[in-house]
Amino acid sequence: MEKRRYPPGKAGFEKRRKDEQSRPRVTEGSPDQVLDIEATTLLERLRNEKGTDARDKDTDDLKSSSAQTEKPEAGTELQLEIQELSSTGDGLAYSPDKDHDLVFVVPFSVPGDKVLAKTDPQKPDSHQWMKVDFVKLLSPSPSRDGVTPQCRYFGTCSGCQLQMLPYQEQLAHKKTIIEKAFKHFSNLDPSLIPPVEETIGSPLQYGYRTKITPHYDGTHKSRPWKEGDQPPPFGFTKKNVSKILDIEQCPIATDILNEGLKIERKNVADTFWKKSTGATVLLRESTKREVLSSSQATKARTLSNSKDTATNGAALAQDLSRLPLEYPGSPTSTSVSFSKPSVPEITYTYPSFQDTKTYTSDHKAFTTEHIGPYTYTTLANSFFQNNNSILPTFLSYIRDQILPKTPAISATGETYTPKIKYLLDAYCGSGLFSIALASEFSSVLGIDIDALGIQCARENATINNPQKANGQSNLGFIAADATAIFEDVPYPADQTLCIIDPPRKGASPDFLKQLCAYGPKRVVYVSCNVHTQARDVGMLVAGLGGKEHKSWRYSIEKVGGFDFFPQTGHVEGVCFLNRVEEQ
Ligand SMILES: C[S@@+](CC[C@H](N)C(=O)[O-])C[C@H]1O[C@@H](n2cnc3c(N)ncnc32)[C@H](O)[C@@H]1O
Repeated sequence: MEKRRYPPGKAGFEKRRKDEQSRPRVTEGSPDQVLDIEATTLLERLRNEKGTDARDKDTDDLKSSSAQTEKPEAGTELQLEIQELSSTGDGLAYSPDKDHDLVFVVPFSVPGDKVLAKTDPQKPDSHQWMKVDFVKLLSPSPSRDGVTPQCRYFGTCSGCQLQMLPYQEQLAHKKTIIEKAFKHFSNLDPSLIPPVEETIGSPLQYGYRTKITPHYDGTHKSRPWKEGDQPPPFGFTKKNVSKILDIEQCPIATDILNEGLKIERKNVADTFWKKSTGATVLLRESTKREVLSSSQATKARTLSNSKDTATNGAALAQDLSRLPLEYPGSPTSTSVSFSKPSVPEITYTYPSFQDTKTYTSDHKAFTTEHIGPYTYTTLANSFFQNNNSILPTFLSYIRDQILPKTPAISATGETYTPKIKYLLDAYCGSGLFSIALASEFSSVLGIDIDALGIQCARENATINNPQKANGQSNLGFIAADATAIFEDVPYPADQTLCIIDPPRKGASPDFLKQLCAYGPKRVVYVSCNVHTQARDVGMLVAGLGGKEHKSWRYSIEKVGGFDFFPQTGHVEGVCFLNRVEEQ
């Protein structure tokens, strides 16, 4: 029998709700909440190791004991040794000798580093932790050996904090982020959480991001800008300071976005003084893919590194649907050209196809992405995954895992293989999963609150033409809040798989409650915030709802991560769940 921290049904739901209400009000799954938990856990461990009387105290006692802790004054320099890398990507250090019984949060550091850090009164802090400035590295951790961060803004920009770690260590760290998320946020007994899978890496570790949003601040009305003024910094936010860092080049962005950044920087420099307000500029990549006929492919190979390869479009064959769902590897040649002075294009030639990349800064423009055989058109400002290089591996993995491989045991104890014929794609965006997985199901229904995203999903269903034998598409899409999918589900729950891929805040309690009431046979939960994912998965495993309506519970089959965001502290979590049949 599975052990649970909360009893099933209404009593458990009420107890969990009361517990959650009694917690301090911080945004769930936010970096500061994650720091609170990880700093408290580290303090508890270190105090126990020191043999203090903290051994028998629970977390709340620790919080109140550290509330009396004196914090060092502003501008104090501290020599610290980093103990742990937090899930926020910061080093955590403890300095008990100085009477500061708290954790110092040091950016740009890794376990084993000895650093000089400095306190700053403007940095946020809490009872358990205090953010400090990194001043200099006194002695590096062996983890840093042989790694040079590729970004010239490393150490100032808030973006890519893990650049000093070898890629394999970044992946290992991301596995621990998922482990800690399930430990601290799921409220589940550890026996209910399977060992977390190894994180699957990204083929591109730099130059992968297909969307960036640099910004600049406005000026005060009393000091209006005038023509000829120095342009304000245009780039990304500095680490731990609400100021913008001027950025000329972003090494995690794709090459075409870096070409675009030069153009957008010039536009900002030419026009900023006309208004007093700041602005955020969107740069999103778009790709035109053409399959090469065999003679063109031979010609393209011999024209390696020649600009001519970009102009062979007219004679190219067009059957994209035969391309394999895999990362194509490095191009055989690359060429940069300008169709107009301010419209850059980069053409990448592969053995069997050619990609021409452009970018747009127009929110209302349509952009196109190709993932193996699939073509997705999306509004530039609507959601689409930002790392195209990992998507073929990711979609293949999901396709291989969605249908149950092992037989299930029915309520009467018989073994059988569930027949899953239907897919509900909740938070479907422009149809990434629906379209790539349509061939596995008799019928697919996607839902998203972004009406324009749904318009694109319908268009994408037509472009990719996943027709059934009778000539009817098996894909349907609804523009509405995700809970609406349960109003009148056209599929029997026993034969349905539900994919959930909500925004960072996770699924709404109402959505989870209705999901448990409907009870699809299998659930795949994908998320860019593994903390809210762990919280929501915990609820599905515990079971929601009360006596008034039936509620199914789930067990976790598998959980792991994909590195959609190399060099950063983020990871995409994927969790497979099966309905528990003992009702
Ligand atoms: C992380 S994206 C996933 C999109 C899609 N699955 C993909 O991978 O391209 C989250 C999506 O949730 C949608 N969304 C946000 N709140 C929603 C809600 N209350 N109901 C339905 N969709 C919502 C957003 O519009 C966005 O498309």
